[in-house]
Amino acid sequence: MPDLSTFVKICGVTTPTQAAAISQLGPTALGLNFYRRSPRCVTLEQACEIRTAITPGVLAVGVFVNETVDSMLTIFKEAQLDVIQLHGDEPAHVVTQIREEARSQGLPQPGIYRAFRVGEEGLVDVSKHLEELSQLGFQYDGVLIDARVTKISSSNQGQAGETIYGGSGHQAPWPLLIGWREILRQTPLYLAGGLTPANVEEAMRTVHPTGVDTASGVEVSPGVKDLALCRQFIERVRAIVAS
Ligand SMILES: O=C(O)c1ccccc1NCC(=O)[C@H](O)[C@H](O)COP(=O)(O)O
Repeated sequence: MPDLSTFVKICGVTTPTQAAAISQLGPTALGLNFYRRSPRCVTLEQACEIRTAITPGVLAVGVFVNETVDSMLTIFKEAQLDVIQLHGDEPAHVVTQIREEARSQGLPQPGIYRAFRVGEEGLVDVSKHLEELSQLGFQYDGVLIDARVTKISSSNQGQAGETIYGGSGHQAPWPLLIGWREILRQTPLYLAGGLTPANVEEAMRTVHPTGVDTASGVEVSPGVKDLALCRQFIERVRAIVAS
């Protein structure tokens, strides 16, 4: 089992009130979503207000999907984020651009987490991506493994698959993640995808991640967090780690 400081991220907070209340429950990080198509998306103005409500010591993580480096760094700076979470199809070299651009603007270096949506192929693509990144001389501060979900929509042009980038409520293929340490080595693995207070114990005992992340599993409705579920989730994780 991971140690007592196991990382817990509650993702997709949308109001300062939620952020203040959830911060008090002792998560490691709160996620603020900037993907316009997410029901959890916040504007920069909202993010700045939410940021001030987050208890010092709790990380503020900005979640981005295929956003430009300029836009991510503007939000990082204005909303005083700690971490940029790349949750789209960003290539490895984006990390170089973020690092160089932050340096040239005199900004603190953001932490960078990278989300991968994993299906039945397991960690093969993750491994290739991390190899490319290491050739550039970098590693992520965390890798978040989410579920791969494609929404099939049909039109008169035929059937098309739309990637659901995150917040799907679907589970990643836990058994295929068991050997993650050989691939990620020193990089922490944050397990996401359909985690709830009811299934987080089984997830942790199967995958042994460095930490866990949830969005829809602790909500009343998309973007509206249920404080009781957030408390149960965080307490459950802490109890499992302590056991
Ligand atoms: O939550 C979203 O709406 C979302 C949309 C697009 C990209 C990322 C998104 N969330 C990022 C997260 O880190 C979620 O916690 C993760 O996808 C797991 O979500 P869930 O299955 O709902 O717990």
